Parts: sequence; C-alpha cells; structure tokens
Amino acid sequence: MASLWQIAFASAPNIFGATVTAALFITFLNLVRRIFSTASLPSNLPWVGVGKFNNCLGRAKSNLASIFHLKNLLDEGYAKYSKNDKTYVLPYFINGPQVVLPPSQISWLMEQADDVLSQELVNREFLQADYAFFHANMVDNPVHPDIIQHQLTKKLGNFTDDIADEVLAALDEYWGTDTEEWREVKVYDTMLPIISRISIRVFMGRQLCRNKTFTSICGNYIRKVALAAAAISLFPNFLKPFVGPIFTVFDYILYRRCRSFLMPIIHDRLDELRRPDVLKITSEDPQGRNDYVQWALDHAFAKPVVNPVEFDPRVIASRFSVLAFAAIQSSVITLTNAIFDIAASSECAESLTTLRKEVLDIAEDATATPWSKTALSRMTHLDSALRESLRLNGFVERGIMKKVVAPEGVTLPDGSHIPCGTKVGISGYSIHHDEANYPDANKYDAFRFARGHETEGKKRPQRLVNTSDIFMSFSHGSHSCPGRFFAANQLKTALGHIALLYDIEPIADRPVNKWFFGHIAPPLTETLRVRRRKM
Ligand code: HEM
Repeated sequence: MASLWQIAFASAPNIFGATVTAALFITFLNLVRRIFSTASLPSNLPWVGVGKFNNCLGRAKSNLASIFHLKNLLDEGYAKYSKNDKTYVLPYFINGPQVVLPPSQISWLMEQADDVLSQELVNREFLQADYAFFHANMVDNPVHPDIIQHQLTKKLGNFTDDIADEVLAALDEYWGTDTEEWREVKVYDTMLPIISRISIRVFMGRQLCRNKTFTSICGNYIRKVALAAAAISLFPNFLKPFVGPIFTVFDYILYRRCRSFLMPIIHDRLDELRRPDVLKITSEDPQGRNDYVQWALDHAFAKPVVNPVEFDPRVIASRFSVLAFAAIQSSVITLTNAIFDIAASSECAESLTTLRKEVLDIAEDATATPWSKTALSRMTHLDSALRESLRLNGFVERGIMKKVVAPEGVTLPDGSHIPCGTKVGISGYSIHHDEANYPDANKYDAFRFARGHETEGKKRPQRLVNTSDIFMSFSHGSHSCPGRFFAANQLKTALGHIALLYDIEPIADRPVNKWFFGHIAPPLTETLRVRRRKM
C-alpha cells in the first residue's frame, strides 16, 4: 500500500497546478474588478477619459486608456478640469486611480501632516519596494533621506575634484579621445557606466569605482524596476509576497553579488571600530574616512538611542544598494535626456559653445579648482540646460503624490471627502507643459532658466536644485528629492566636461521618450555621433 508521503509526492504536480490556476484566476477577477471599480471615490469627482459614459463602462474605458495613453488623459484632465480650478480623477489601472488637484491647491497638499497624507507610501508602492529592496528594514525604517542630507550633501565640497577626475577618465574611455574621426555612441549605455563610476567614487572610493564588475552590478541593479513593479502591481496584495520574489529574482542575484563586495569592507570597518576591552563599537573612526559605510555608522551613532540593527552589515549593504539605485538611474536618465535635447535643438552648436564658454570663463576666474562647489554654483547655463530638460522630459509624471493614511479619510479643499488609501496629488507633467507657466512649453529652450526669473524686482537665474509650484521634477516640499544637490553636482560636472571636450553632431528629430505606467523612459538604444575637440 502506498504511504501517505508517496501519495502526497505523486499528487504534488496536480496540487501545484491547481494552486497556480486558482491564483491566476483570482488575479484575473481582481483585474476585472479594478477596471470597473469606483475605488470608493465620491460621485461628484469627474473621471477623465470616460467620454460619454459616466458609469462603470466609462471607467473601464478610461482605465484601459491609462495603460498606453496616460499622457492623453493627463492633457485632457488638465485642460478640462485643472485649468478651471477643479479636481478630477485620473485612472491608473496598475496602481489604482489618483485624485488630481488643481494647481491652486498645492499649498494645501504640502501642509498636510505625514500621518494624514503620506508621500513615502506612494513611492514605496510605485517601486513595489516591499518586494524589490530585499530587506524588511529598508522599507520600514528608511534612513536614506537623513544620510543624504546630513552626510553626503554636507560633505559634497570634499568630493568635487574626485568627481571631475572620474568624469574625465570615464569620458576618455567611453566617448574616446580621437580628435579626427566621429564616433557613434549609444548615449544611455555610455552614461550608465560613467554615472555609476562617479557615484561609486563618491560613495565608496576610487578602488571600487574602477572595478567594472562592481560598477556594472550597481548600475544595473533594479534597472528594470518599472517592469517588475508593474508586473507585481497586477496581483492582489495577498499574492504579492509569492510573486514578488519571482519578478525580482535577477535583481536579487545582483543584490547578492553587490553584497559580496561590500560585506568584507563593512566587517573590516566594524572590527577596526570595535574597542577590544568592551567589544563595543565606538563612534570614532581614527582614520576619519568619508564614505557610505562611515556615513551609515556616524548616522547610527548620532541617534539619541543607538539601534543595534543599524550596525548589521546586511542592513548597511542593502541600504547601499538602494542608494546606488536612487542615485545612479535617476542621473543616467536625466543626462541621457539632456544630451538628446541639446543634440536635437535647432541651436545645438550654439548651446554647446555657450556652455563651453561658461566653463572656461569660470575656470579662468577660479582660484582653486574649476569644478569647486563655488565655481559650479556660478555655472547657471549648465543649471539651465539640465533643468529645462527635466522640465520637458522628466522621468516621472507626478509632481507631488500622497496617499491618504488617516483612517477617517480626508476632506479636500473643494469639500469632497476621499477615503483612506486614496492617492491624491498634483501632476508635475501637466504643470511643466502649461504655456501659461512656460511660453513655448513644448520646445527645448536650453537657457530658459538662465535668462532668469523676476524675484524682488531682480531677474535671477533659476538653479537646477530649486523646486517650486511650477517645477517639480524633484517633487516639491518636505519630501522633495534629498539627493538633488549631489545629482546637480555630478550632472553639471559631467555635462560641463562633455561641452568642453566634445562636438556633438546635431540630429533632426529627437527620439521619443516612451511612457510606461507613469514612468517615462529616455531613448535607451539610440545613438549620437561625437568627436573629441582639438584643444
Ligand atoms: C536628476 C536626478 C534625480 C531626480 C530627477 C530625482 C527625482 C526624485 C523625485 C521626483 C523624488 C520624489 C519621489 C516621490 O516622492 O514621488 C525623489 C526622491 C528621492 N530621491 Fe531623488 N532624484 C534624483 C537624484 C537622486 C540622487 C542622486 C539620490 C541619492 C544620492 C536620490 C535619492 C532620493 C531619495 C532617497 C528619495 C526619497 C525621499 C523620501 O522618501 O523622502 N535622488 N527623487
């Protein structure tokens, strides 16, 4: 007679097949429900894209349109409702609908406390961070904004020479030094290793940043986060812990490889800091090192009550990989977009000449190094060329988006009451493309922001890092990007070197950025022709 184990073993494939089928069926039903659902939103709020059908059929139509035509829905919603100071609902099939406020209500949105409206939760869901970042502590207790503000940004001045040195070495390697022949370069593919090297030089020093395996792991980690996050979002919440690991398996392998480089360094550092008499870690690093591992330890010591988890090497390594993802991908996309914007603008050659002249003039003036923090802060045309590219071709459409976390929900300025769990915010994309905010809004005008903005009777150039009600590429308010000061520094140094050292052959048409569920991808495979200038 067959034992119980034998029966269980023989039926395992059937049980597995039935479970998978049931899970897929539940997912399918859940998707159908999502397409027609009102998401418990009040009926006075209009849905964009419903056409003539202001009912469940209309919602199904607009939900389906959000998959491939989100941009059209945003344009329609802005013209029809936002410009008339009205709130509307933007369907978002993947993550649930969003309530979009008119621009006049930005200050109300920014004033709400984090325990009423949470911006962090939207980001976490957008990236499906619970499954993509591989360590529970990463999601429950994120310290990056603090470390970036209190360690990286404050110490930026110490890194300017390193950044310039790395940019030069990386450009020599990836864009070449030949002053005779034009060279065809894949822009995204070359910006990825260049930015990875610069960021890792700052975070972990010269040795690791020159290690091609390590930089490639860091640059590629969660590179396809948009795809994985979108796939995971399709499943009901109770299935996500099971499907999450499947969609993030390649990232997990990369993360483990990244960790294998970092763990020995972290262990050595902790051993060095451990006082032999009490076997406790002390807060003083005798060598005064300035890298991510040290910032993480300093940050942990600076807390009134020191939490031992902060010294767990796996936590430090996981945080490093998340930081590398946040820092590298955003800057690679931004620089790729900016280079294509310049190359495709009718003033390509003039723009490069202006940038070149700015760098040379300031370098001539500079007392110490041409790429110091002070020198960079005077390079307002570089600021403008990058800011204008982010305005026109930023990589996220949302400006400020928050999730209602107050259990009783929230009453909007127009009196509508929305329930806990609803997303509410402002679309940066719509505001950035409004002619009333930016004349000729669909044109790349490299020095739009260098010409200045009227403040207190004076025209002042607008810096890349300054966020405002009409510039939200780094979001705006207390949750705006904490890494933007570092980003500005590395991007300006990189674009400054590119203008100084290379000619770029103008192109007639700018390759289009592709929209994918609220992520806006830069041209990933397109090329440009570049040639090193004779100096
Ligand atoms: C041009 C480059 C960059 C752009 C356009 C950018 C954009 C953004 C945006 C829009 C957000 C807000 C997301 C949201 O809440 O909806 C954000 C958040 C964040 N960024 Fe950046 N970013 C850039 C570079 C960086 C760099 C270099 C770092 C790290 C050094 C960084 C670290 C972060 C972190 C940690 C957050 C989350 C902040 C929080 O939860 O309060 N970013 N970034």
